[in-house]
Amino acid sequence: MKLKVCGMRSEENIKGLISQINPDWMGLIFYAKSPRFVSKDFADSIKDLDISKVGVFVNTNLEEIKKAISRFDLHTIQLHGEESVDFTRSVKQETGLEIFKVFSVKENVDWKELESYLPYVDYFLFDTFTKEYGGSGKTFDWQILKSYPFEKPFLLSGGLSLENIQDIQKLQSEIPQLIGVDINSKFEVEPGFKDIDKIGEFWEKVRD
Ligand SMILES: O=C(O)c1ccccc1NCC(=O)[C@H](O)[C@H](O)COP(=O)(O)O
Repeated sequence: MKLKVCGMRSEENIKGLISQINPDWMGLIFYAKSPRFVSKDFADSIKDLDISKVGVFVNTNLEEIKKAISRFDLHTIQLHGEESVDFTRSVKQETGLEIFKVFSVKENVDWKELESYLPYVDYFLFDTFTKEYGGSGKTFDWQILKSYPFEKPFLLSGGLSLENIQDIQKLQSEIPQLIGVDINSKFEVEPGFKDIDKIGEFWEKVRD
């Protein structure tokens, strides 16, 4: 199982995360309406930290993404809005980076809609639908994922916490394409600042 810890914006907190947990990815939010938004001034303090940084973007343009890549030395681009297949293809082709395409789940997922994204995406990420786009702390009906029809690996997100570890483990045993978990607000002391010990407690049980 892989781990992404999302929505960080304190240098010390990120350093603590690296030394105690060393997750596979750490997410930075480039969406100005989020309470976890990172400004460009933050780049210098974390640019050279040894962790794969995921830039999380919501319906932005390629120019903004490219600026963030060079400022923050991003490893992965997470498209968290209603980005089209054409835009996703451009991001993949122009940046050459790893791509997470997010689908926000309400009651159902139309799997056909995801099909044309397959060539340009490294992982899908399923999160709970919210008008704020992410960081809601709410889960969706994970049973929907049992009909996931592709080989493409994906990450589970939305409201993951110490309280639903057993459900995560069950899903993990049932769906081999579920290769990672994405955690955020349920592990926060305040928006953007994580409780590293709590993440440790979670990861101890969820990792393979
Ligand atoms: O976290 C945010 O504030 C956010 C805002 C806008 C778009 C995406 C955002 N987060 C992206 C993530 O990948 C979160 O980890 C994901 O939404 C799950 O968050 P949570 O339900 O709090 O675990």
